[in-house]
Amino acid sequence: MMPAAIHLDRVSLSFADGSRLFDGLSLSLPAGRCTCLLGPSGCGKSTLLRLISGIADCRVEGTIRFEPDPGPAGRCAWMGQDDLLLPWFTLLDNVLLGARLRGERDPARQDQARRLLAEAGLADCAGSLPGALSGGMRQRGALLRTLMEERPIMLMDEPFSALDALTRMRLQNLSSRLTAGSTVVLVTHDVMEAVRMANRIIVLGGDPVGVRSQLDLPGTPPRPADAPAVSDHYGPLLDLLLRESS
Ligand SMILES: Nc1ncnc2c1ncn2[C@@H]1O[C@H](COP(=O)(O)OP(=O)(O)OP(=O)(O)O)[C@@H](O)[C@H]1O
Repeated sequence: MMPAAIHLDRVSLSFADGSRLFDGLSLSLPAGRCTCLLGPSGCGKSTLLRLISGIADCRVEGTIRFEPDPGPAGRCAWMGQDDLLLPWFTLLDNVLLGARLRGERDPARQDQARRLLAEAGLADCAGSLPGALSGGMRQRGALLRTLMEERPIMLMDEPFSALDALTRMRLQNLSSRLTAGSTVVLVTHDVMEAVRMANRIIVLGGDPVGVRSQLDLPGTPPRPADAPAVSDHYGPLLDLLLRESS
């Protein structure tokens, strides 16, 4: 399936309690590329992901357009901030959840899941229940479950936040490789993650929330930490975020 660009055009959003978050927000997320959303806590990054996925519990004006339109539900894979692993399934079965729900019995999927678990350093935990795993292990499991879906649009809300620095870098590389060619929207608080992973970075902020900065980075993610695009943009983005959060 062709990846789609996502365009928000003058989107305004109010919650059921009457509070308003966006007021005429416009932005574009390029097809088949990774866009990272940065911005202070509470500026609406997760809500924006929910809007794109179509599950937001709010009143929306303006338009959200997919180009080309990838068709009905099922086009997005979603990874939220909670891992939502099913406690009665092993980690392997959780990673295979989408395939199980669709009734797929292809042994190749099981091999693929085991391979990903090994790449994520979780080979020894394949048979463990989520309750016996650390937060970081569960988050890696949830990430693999999302990556297994191979959808044209991947929405990921702080997918590496519970990981130590080295595991984080390894999983960023794995994720970048497996989502290449999909339209990825990645919410993060980690500027280094954004400059390594993104083709486009959008910084949200202000009241009402708007686009404070938009940046298209050269080269193919994941970039090494010493790539020129990383060193050129890390400091200025950090400064901008510090100003936005004060
Ligand atoms: N259902 C809701 N009803 C009322 N207000 C809501 C609702 N959902 C979110 N909000 C408010 O909308 C704002 C944006 O929330 P959101 O979770 O999208 O922010 P965020 O940028 O993702 O934050 P963080 O970086 O801390 O995860 C917050 O002020 C939040 O309290």
